Amino acid sequence: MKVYLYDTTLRDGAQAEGINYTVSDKLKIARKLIAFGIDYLEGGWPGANPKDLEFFQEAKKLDFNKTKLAAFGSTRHPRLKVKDDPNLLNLIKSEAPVVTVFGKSWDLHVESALATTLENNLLMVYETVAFLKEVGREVVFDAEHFFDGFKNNPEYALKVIEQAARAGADFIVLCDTNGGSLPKEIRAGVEAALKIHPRIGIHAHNDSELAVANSLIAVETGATMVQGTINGYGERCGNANLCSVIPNLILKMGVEVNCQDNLKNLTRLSRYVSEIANLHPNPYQPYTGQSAFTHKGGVHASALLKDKGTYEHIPPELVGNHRKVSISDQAGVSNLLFNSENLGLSEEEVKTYGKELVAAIKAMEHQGYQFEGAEASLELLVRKVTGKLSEPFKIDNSKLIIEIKEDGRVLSEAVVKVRVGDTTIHTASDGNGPVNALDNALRKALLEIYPNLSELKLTDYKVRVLNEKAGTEAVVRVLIESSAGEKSINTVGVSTNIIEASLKALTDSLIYFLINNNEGTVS
Ligand SMILES: CC(=O)SCCNC(=O)CCNC(=O)[C@H](O)C(C)(C)COP(=O)(O)OP(=O)(O)OC[C@H]1O[C@@H](n2cnc3c(N)ncnc32)[C@H](O)[C@@H]1OP(=O)(O)O
Ligand SMILES: CC(=O)C(=O)O
Repeated sequence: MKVYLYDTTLRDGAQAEGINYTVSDKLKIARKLIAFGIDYLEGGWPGANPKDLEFFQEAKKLDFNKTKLAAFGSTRHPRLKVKDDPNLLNLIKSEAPVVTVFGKSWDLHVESALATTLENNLLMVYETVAFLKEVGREVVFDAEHFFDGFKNNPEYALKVIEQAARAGADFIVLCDTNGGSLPKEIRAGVEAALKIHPRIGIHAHNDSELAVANSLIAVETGATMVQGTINGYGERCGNANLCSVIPNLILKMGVEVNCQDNLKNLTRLSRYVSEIANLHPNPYQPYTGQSAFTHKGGVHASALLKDKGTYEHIPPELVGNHRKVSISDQAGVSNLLFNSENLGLSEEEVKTYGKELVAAIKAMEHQGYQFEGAEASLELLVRKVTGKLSEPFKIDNSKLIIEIKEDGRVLSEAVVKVRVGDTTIHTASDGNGPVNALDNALRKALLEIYPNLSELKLTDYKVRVLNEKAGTEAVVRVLIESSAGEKSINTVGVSTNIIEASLKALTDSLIYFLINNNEGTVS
């Protein structure tokens, strides 16, 4: 069975709170979706806003390859003739080869939201679809609130889609607009609709977290179009997430879809769309999330070393994702073995030092350290425990002076005494805060001996209070990200004193950089 994928990232996705694409954003996403081989690409509602009108103008320059561009809008206004309805005229003017119109199929909506008669709504559906067919468009009829309508007044809901079918709709898409239906209700609705039209689609919202399940059961029942969005973006809780729907259809249900050869590009597509939407990618998103194939528990890592299938439902490469085994207080020696190459450990060293290392990690995480996301500090700990840490400098002494002026200005100055081999360097520096002053003074001292340290830049500084109840005596965790060229260095420090925690994270980043970039010169 073949199923067509209809993407509405640029229309329903743009209805998500927090998303506001520019025309250029929409064109960028469109290009990626076309390259991915999506069957239908809904570009927006021309006429609803100038941006969408412009998008359809600009989209004329795109090479759509096999993807069909769809323009979205509603059935005619209850009191207008189709040929006078600006909404419908804009849909035609967009020149999109596919027009998708939504029409009411829940009697409650007809009478309350549309404020018209049930009879007039049937006419609106018939006339709209027929009008668009007459001008040669492929027409998708989105039966809005179909499942709620089918529950409340099944006879009327079916009459609505009968009108669309009679008028020549190419696809009738049943919408779970409020996202409140259960899979068994979807099945019943699709079964009934298939008696009216052979080409039924599903558009499921995620308010009950069932959008993907509801889309799959619709396909199992005979639906041949699935509407959804990349990353599930959409009105309220979003739409069926195509990043889950697509691999489930291909890998779990053996359904044929046109983009199947591009499945390995799915993770990249998902991250690209979140980047353009200016939203953090959800790390826990199934299939494409950063944690979707990250294993933390020691028991899991141990089994994975023996057989990858023990804790993975699919090989991550199939969707372009990758496997990771993290190291934390949930780890055992197996987690270290898995990462031995990255940690610079031989199998022999893991056998010798594994238990000691795991115990050190667990003890430090108990104090508040977190090594997931602080890989450089972890590497230094590994070097220390295995006797392979040659520290490039030692801080003999450091002093911080914080002066609060009469006018309220706060001045910070740091003085440090650093030893590199037999040389002692004494420096002072001010800064726009105590941590910055310390950083400046330390670098000033070390730059004399390690000039390439100038490549290392501090790019992120995060503080997290670990036991909020202790107020100003609380333990804090400082995470620092520094970068040297393309590579980022992540370190951590923990203390009840924020300066001490910062200094620990800061020195870890300097030590890590120096030992990885000055082999042979480090004392
Ligand atoms: C289920 C869905 O997600 S459908 C897509 C929803 N998306 C959007 O609403 C985003 C884009 N929408 C918009 O920009 C605006 O709502 C517009 C331009 C479409 C309309 O704006 P306005 O004319 O100011 O109307 P407003 O938004 O206040 O109300 C919607 C109108 O559409 C009517 N309407 C709703 N559904 C339908 C339908 N299927 N067929 C015809 N008219 C409809 C409503 O009855 C209401 O008409 P009224 O103003 O005569 O009462
Ligand atoms: C058409 C649509 O977006 C809906 O019914 O949810």
